[in-house]
Formats: sequence, C-alpha cells, structure tokens
Amino acid sequence: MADAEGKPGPHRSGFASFVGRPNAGKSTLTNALVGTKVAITSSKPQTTRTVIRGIVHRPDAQLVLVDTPGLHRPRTLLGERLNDLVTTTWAEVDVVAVCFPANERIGPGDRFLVAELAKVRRTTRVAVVTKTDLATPAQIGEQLLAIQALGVETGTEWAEIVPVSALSGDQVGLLADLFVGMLPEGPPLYPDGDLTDSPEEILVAELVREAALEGVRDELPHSIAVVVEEMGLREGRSEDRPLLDIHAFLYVERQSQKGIVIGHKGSRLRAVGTAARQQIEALLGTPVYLDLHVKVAKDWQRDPRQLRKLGF
Ligand SMILES: Nc1nc2c(ncn2[C@@H]2O[C@H](COP(=O)(O)OP(=O)(O)OP(=O)(O)O)[C@@H](O)[C@H]2O)c(=O)[nH]1
Repeated sequence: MADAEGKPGPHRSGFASFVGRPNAGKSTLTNALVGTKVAITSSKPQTTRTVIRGIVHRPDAQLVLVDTPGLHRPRTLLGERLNDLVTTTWAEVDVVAVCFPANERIGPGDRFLVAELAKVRRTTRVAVVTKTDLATPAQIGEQLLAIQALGVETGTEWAEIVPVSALSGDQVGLLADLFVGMLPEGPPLYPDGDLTDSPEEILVAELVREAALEGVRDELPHSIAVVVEEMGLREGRSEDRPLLDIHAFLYVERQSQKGIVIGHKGSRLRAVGTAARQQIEALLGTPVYLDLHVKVAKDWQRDPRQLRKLGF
C-alpha cells in the first residue's frame, strides 16, 4: 500500500482463516482470493477436512489463508480431533473471518461458533456476509444488523462486517485489502509463486475423496478417507510429454461400503478415477495416470492408530 506521498508502506504478512457453518462459502471465497482452485468446494456440507492454505501474493503483502473444517458437536474421535484443529487454528492466525450466507438466517450453530470464537483471545474478528448475489439489498441489510446484534450478544467486537460474493467477485478485492491491513508488518512467509504449502499429495487425496463422495454422500458421509501412497513423474518420458503416476488408496470402514464405492463391475470406481484425474490434471497442469484401490480399514473414525495413519 502507498501513503499520501505515493511511497510504498511497510510489507505485511500473516494468516487469516474463514470459519462458519457448513456450506457458508468458505472454500469458494478462499479460491476467489487466491485465484486458483486449492480448497475443496462441494454442494454438500462438511467436505473440508484438511487444513489447506492458499496464499495471496501482492507487492505490499502476503496473506496466507487457512481453510479449517467446520466446528461440529463431536460424535466420534474424528469429530473431537476436528474441533481441536479448529480452535488451535483460531489461536494462531491473525484474522478469523466468520462467514454468514446472505440468504440464510443466523441460527444456533452460528451463535455457538461466535461464542466459542469470543473465548479466543488476541485475534481480530471479521464478519463476512457471503453469497450476496443470492440476496436482495434489503436481505443483506438485515443480515448486517443481525450480525451486529450477534456481536453484542456474544461480546464480540467485529473489526469489520463485509458483504461479498465470491461468485461475482463483488467486494472480494476489498476484503483482501481489509485483511492485509490487519496483518502485522513482516517479510513474505513463503516463496513467491507458492499457491499452497500443503503437500500436493494432500490436495490430490482431497480431490479423489471429493470425487468418490459424489452421489453417495448420504450413504457414506464420513466413511471415506484417501491416502496417496506414491506420486512421481514417470521415468523415461521426454520433458514435453510428462506423465505423473499417482497411486492412491480409498479407505472405507466396512466391506459393504467397499461394494458401493467400486460399483457394478468396477464402473463407479472407474468414473471416480476419471473425474478425480481430470481435477488433478487441471490443478497440477500435468497429464496424470491415476491408480485407485479400495481398502477396508475397519471403523477408522474411532481408532486413534488408524486416524494417525490417515493423517488426522
Ligand atoms: N451463488 C453463490 N454461491 C456460492 C458463493 N460462494 C459459495 N457458493 C456455493 O455454496 C456452496 C458451498 O460453498 P463452499 O465454498 O463449498 O462452502 P464451505 O463453507 O467451504 O463448505 P464446507 O467445506 O462444507 O464447510 C457451493 O455450492 C458454492 O458453489 C457465492 O458467492 N454465490
């Protein structure tokens, strides 16, 4: 940023995290800010599980976006781990931005979340009204008032309340500017050009998981985990015709779920492989050979050893 004389101000760098109810639009907003698909979006709730960072590089600042899972009432060990992950992240970032969809009323879940966030000290809290393209100006106005009231009710001081649409891009640039203004002065934290510091394997695993859940989410909502076992460029290929070999395991909890994932004569698994491969190729910009295997890891959500192995 420049001061009144046009001189550049100090370089700033730091972390921001979007939180909010499932489907609030956090991943889409992360992508809109970063400009490339790094977080996982879907039309069904609760797909974001891994902490994936997108990095906004600007001449005046580097903003690292941390995409956390939603906060849920824990029912399994996995649920508890996820909640721990969320609160740990809140305490470590410079800005926590709570997302409220413009077209949905504030509910008990939002109240719970904001009240929990109020307990975290030393973090700047921003409220973001998302999906403004889906609401009328009057609805957006009401939402702004409701958020202000929620702030008073929970003892939360909002540094800003900002309406945005990740879809149309409306106010996304302003949101980036506001975030940057809230970051401490400091040098870039990551080398230029890095869009994410998550290992590519994690992104790839998330894309495979997203593809595998498509259409069977109701039957297997939380029962699929994906681990990339091996990933590397095929040897002996010329530089202009690279091929990335990826071997991944899809873990399900029960034998019956294995059948669902594989489908009749393997048809579903093939479709999942094709969909995931296209996504991975788009993300990494390299032709991909994707080899998928389905394995049963009995009750992995409740078993700490399995959870560790699967990266939780
Ligand atoms: N019309 C419109 N739809 C949006 C906008 N942002 C997100 N969506 C849609 O809302 C749905 C949820 O968006 P996500 O970005 O996956 O939401 P999330 O908060 O990351 O969801 P979880 O990962 O489940 O917590 C998707 O279908 C998006 O396409 C927006 O600005 N406008």
